[in-house]
Amino acid sequence: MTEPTAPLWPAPTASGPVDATVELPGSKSLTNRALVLAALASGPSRLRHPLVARDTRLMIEALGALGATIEPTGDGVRVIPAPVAGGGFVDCGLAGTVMRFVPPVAALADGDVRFDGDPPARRRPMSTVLDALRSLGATIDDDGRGALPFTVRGTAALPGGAVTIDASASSQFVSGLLLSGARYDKGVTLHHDGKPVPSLPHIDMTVAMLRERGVEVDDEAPSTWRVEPGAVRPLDTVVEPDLSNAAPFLAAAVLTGGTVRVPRWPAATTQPGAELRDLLSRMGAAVSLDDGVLTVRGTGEVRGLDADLHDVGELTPVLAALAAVARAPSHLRGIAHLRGHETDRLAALAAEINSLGGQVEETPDGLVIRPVPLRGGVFHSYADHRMAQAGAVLGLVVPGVRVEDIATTSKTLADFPGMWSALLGSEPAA
Ligand SMILES: O=C(O)C1=C[C@@H](OP(=O)(O)O)[C@@H](O)[C@H](O)C1
Ligand SMILES: C=C(OP(=O)(O)O)C(=O)O
Repeated sequence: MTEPTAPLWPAPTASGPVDATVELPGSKSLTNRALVLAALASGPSRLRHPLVARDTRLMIEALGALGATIEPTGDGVRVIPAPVAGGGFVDCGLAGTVMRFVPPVAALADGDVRFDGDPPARRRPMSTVLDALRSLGATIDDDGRGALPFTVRGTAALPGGAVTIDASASSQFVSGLLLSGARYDKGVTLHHDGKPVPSLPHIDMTVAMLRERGVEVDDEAPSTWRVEPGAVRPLDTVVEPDLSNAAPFLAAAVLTGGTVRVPRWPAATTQPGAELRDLLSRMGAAVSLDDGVLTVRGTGEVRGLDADLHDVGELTPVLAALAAVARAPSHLRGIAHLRGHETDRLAALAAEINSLGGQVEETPDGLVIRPVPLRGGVFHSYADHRMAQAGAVLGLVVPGVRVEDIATTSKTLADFPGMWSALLGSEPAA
């Protein structure tokens, strides 16, 4: 990419150690699963402290197009389910959770449901979901590429049953089919055959949320998940803060030798962001969790990191930014599947850090990052919220970084620039 296509945001440089408490909104992954399950449930549900950002708005609109009523309450939303309705259109934006979780719901609709998304969404892997739904009894029309756009031709019920898929490109293929599986006539038995499935904590999250709602799930056998047919119980639930979105703020503490506190950090969770505690301490931070508040203190030293991020791939962009300004080289491994995320994140990180003078090398399944002095310049976002966050992190210590399209962070945070300014104790950049 050569020319920026969106406004440039001058990333603020830290004038000293940050010292801040950052209240994070709800988790994208928990919110969108809770919305889907509420729309499929046998009665009204409530979500308290859900994420309100582009991905969750798209999910609310999608489920609304399929007949559910989702109304605001004081602290979140109330979801009133209805028989899944055909005739609608689902805009997936660039949300993996919408494009992989909603088609299995639409397979239950009493008519056609059309799906499309942002131009880059048409490049994200989808054929596994479409083929699996077909072998479970659905009819889906696409243009032969096995990607967005497509139309699910619902007939008000789906036989379901057993299906084998290759979910090595995304755990969301598994999660999507499991979330709707209890509503299929025979439930669903999903077997994975292929290279290891990434982001397993996200599948554990799906299984745990199904069980919380009374759905019987058997995940004892390796690479196999069985969801029994039955009702999904409604639930009144509080959404945990988004721990993956804590990454840039905690990284700021590490980089500036400052302190960042995140309240409501869960003691136990299926969110992969929980791994930040271990990963950041391996990079030199002092990390503690007391009375539900996570505190990360930078010690002035940023160590290199040799880590397999297969389970926690969405943390990669921010960790790569930290690694680029660490004291020693890093090797981030096990993340080939990031090439199918919002953009090819391995290529994008290498290109953008290198355009600031860095030395990042792509490997087939990761990145080798050698820290060298960086200079200012344009950091492209590729419509990827976490690329934009990575640019902001680098800008803390590299003067003159300008992040293209910082607004793309609204995918999972309503006001990242405002939160970043508050972190640094400054006014938002124009
Ligand atoms: O199910 C989910 O909520 C997610 C699963 C992961 O996807 P992949 O398995 O495609 O990495 C993760 O990266 C994404 O941000 C959210
Ligand atoms: C991969 C990500 O998103 P999505 O849910 O769109 O797959 C992400 O948020 O890092």
